[in-house]
Amino acid sequence: MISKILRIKHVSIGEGIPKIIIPLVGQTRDRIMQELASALDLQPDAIEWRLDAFQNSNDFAAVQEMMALLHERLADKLLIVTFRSKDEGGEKEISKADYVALNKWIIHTNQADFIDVEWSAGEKIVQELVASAKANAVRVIMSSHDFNGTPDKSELVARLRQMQTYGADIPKIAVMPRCQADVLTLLEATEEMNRKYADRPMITMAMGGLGAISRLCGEVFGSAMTFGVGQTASAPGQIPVKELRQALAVIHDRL
Ligand SMILES: O=C1C[C@@](O)(C(=O)O)C[C@@H](O)[C@@H]1O
Repeated sequence: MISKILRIKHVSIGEGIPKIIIPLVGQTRDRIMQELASALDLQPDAIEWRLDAFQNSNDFAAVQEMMALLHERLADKLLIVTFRSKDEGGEKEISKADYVALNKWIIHTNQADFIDVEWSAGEKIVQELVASAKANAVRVIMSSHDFNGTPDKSELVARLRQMQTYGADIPKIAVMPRCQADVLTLLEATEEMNRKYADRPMITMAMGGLGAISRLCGEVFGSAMTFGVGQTASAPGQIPVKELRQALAVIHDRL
């Protein structure tokens, strides 16, 4: 049985206060390093490098150089590397073949703690990347984004369960709520998944202003990590890290 707590370096994901991830969305090396410096001042648990925002994301040598720089500066913080495709809210289009090649390159640098693999890439690609990551001791956050709405609770739970079946270390779902009830749907799916099926940590959120509450209450319903803003948000509804940390503590202290 896989534990619901995932321990990597000194971080216990799935235990206590949800862990804070700060995304880096700069286009250039200098901008990314500047974002990193101010992000580290905020003492997150993890950094997400949004590789799709990097202007040289198709140049493997440049990507490798960035990985080495990030790795060196991060010390004990976890590094998540994400190429978010255009369809799921990212900056760039990418072919399936390039998506696989780029993620395998990241895996082989041996400097990422996690890669993000999009569930929508389909079973074959997802399983290929999971196998490659596992063989190299890299973990997989498997993600799914609905920028246009919120699927039913049963669909959300089914997706999270399928991600577990596909070997995700951390299943993740982000939806766009159109009304308050959609936020409740996301939270209900999280609660049901956590209570009935989850055998590992997961991450869920409703995006946008309506969904911001879902970025705060993960410890109550079962979302183990939350994305907060360092210098620039990577998705709508993210909360600046200082406020986020305070709100997480308010909830934690009462549980
Ligand atoms: O998948 C996610 C979640 C996210 O979309 C959010 O809504 O916080 C932000 C992205 O950077 C990250 O890759």
